[in-house]
Amino acid sequence: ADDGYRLWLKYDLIRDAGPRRQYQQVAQFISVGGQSATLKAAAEELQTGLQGLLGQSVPVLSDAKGRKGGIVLQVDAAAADKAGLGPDGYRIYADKQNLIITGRRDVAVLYGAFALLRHVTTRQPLSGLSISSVPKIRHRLLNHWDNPNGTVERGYAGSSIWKWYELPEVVDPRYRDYARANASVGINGAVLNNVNASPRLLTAEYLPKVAAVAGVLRPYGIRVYLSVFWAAPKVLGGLPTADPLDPQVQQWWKAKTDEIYRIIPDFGGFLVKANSEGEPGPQDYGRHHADGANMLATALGTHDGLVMWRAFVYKADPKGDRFKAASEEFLPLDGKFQPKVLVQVKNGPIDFQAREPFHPLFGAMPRTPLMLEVQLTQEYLGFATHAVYLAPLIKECLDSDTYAQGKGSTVARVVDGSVDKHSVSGMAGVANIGADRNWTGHPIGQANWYAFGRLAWDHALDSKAIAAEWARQTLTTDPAAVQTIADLLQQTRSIYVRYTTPLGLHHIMGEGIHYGPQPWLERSARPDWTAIYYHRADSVGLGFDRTAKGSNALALYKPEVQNLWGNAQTIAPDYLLWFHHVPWRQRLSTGRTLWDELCTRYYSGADSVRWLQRQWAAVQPSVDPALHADVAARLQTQHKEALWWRDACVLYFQTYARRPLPAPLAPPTRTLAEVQRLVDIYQLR
Ligand SMILES: CO[C@H]1[C@H](O)[C@@H](O)[C@H](O)O[C@@H]1C(=O)O
Repeated sequence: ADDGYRLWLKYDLIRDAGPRRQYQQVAQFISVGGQSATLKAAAEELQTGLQGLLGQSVPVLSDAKGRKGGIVLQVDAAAADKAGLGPDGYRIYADKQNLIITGRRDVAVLYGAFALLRHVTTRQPLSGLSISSVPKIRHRLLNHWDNPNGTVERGYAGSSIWKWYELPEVVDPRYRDYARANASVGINGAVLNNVNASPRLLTAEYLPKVAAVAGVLRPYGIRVYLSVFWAAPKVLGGLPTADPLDPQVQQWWKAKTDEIYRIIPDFGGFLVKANSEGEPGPQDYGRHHADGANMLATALGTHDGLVMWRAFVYKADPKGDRFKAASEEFLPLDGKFQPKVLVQVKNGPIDFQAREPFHPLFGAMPRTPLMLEVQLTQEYLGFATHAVYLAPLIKECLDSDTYAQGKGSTVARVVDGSVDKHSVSGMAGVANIGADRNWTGHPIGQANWYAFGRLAWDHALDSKAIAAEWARQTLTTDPAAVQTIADLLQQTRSIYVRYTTPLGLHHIMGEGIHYGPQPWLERSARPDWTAIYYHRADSVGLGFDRTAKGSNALALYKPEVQNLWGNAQTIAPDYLLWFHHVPWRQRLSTGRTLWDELCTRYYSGADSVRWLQRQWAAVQPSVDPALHADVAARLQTQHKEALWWRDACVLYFQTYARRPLPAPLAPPTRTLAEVQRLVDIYQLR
């Protein structure tokens, strides 16, 4: 039975003898022109992959020596430069004898090897092949929110894969499989630890452990980064302050950075969450974010490393609008960051909700390279029990037009640097990976890891095509089943939105754990963490007015975007309650009143989980039985919880709307008190 461990790198035998023979003819050997660990990894991967797919042994040679019918791996910097491949781009083409995989550096050849395997796995023809591919984003990173004690913040797939207590002597073979999976989709960086950072990893005791992980990832072109705890100079260095302008603090970081590079010469750099959710930072000393980021950039000096400074900040102000918080702190700093600094911005202004408008910082800081941060772990999207394929969510953000430099200034083009002419660019995905046998808990979660890598490489890819590509490699070779699965995946995110937060509702989930519905939450540790702060339900209507009559957060966007979202009559219903407080009886563009539309979406969303179940049942003959049963079981939970969300939200909002459900919807059979008890159970300690 398929336990999911092999992810999309299964390389199972091609059963159809016709196509298998065609591939066999062009894969009689692999020749590799070079000795590096990366080229060796590329040759090994091809060998393993092709032997599995073709059922024949494929020798690895150091020279093709005039032989025909093989695959030749060669670094060719001059040709790569001529073809504009950049450092990571690859080219695969057939010459008269062989299939050539080439690029500027060995890691580009490795990417080409994985691309060729993908080509074969998805049964594309090789004859006359000529493809080249260049990543649009330079730094394609996973961010692990893993703690040194082995727990994972917001992780739903078991404990951390990083076994700090065993390292560096024991090096889990799993690290190599992790590296292979990442390299196969072009991910080239990993921040190993949580942004709520423990100082532990920076100690002389732990750095060799980090170095051991880096050693496994290095052949696969993956650089290791660390999240840093701002007050480390105090905690580890015994200094009285962590003020970035203090010479001793600067010296401490400089020495620490040099120490890291002595042990890990290709260390990637630092990720920082500062003055956010209780973390220390430069503001503790009256300094601003740029002072902090620049101090670290100076500490990096001539080392080839980056500072990724997060823009996820907000203050507890029940009268203010959290939507505007990052803009208020960061807009004045545009142009003040050193070249080694990237500012890392979440896709939306609040916090990884099921649907958010794009973050208003995109397009608004032309002199600062902005990284896009998306969340692959499903903190607000049903943990590991709800099937939510995230590529449509990520694409919705990437494709949004900021109008920063006129029409077509999409978030994708801001992030890849083309709008503001930045040469450095990055995308980060908060990993959904844990020590579960299948890595991601929900088998469908693997598709999110996969899709993130593919989109960071090429944000123009189509999300449904990525789903099909993933399903083809991971779940089934049957073309009809692949299509059914791709269709199903493509719908999952909008279904999830409908039964949890339709019409632009947001942040109404269970307090703290972020699981299940809790729109009635009125008091919380923080005034801007309550649900009523976000949905603003009253006897008149529902939604957060962010127009000029309200918080005016809309003014953070360019006029074209304000036009798109500023009018409650013309805004797309999907974004309505993000920006408008709408009367319950107001008729929407859908033809229904707000109340009726809200109920309709909650009901159709929950019903659609039944549709997902039927679609999944239909592919049963084509999918491994154990894996199929696993997903089917999770879909059952998902349906139960979709009804929970539906009933909770409809019953709660009804206390304000004071209207019956529109026909033909049957009212929930349980009471509000009954559903409220459910979330209380999950929150019991
Ligand atoms: C790592 O902390 C997280 C926190 O657990 C999470 O609830 C919130 O989404 O975002 C924070 C962040 O992104 O910093």
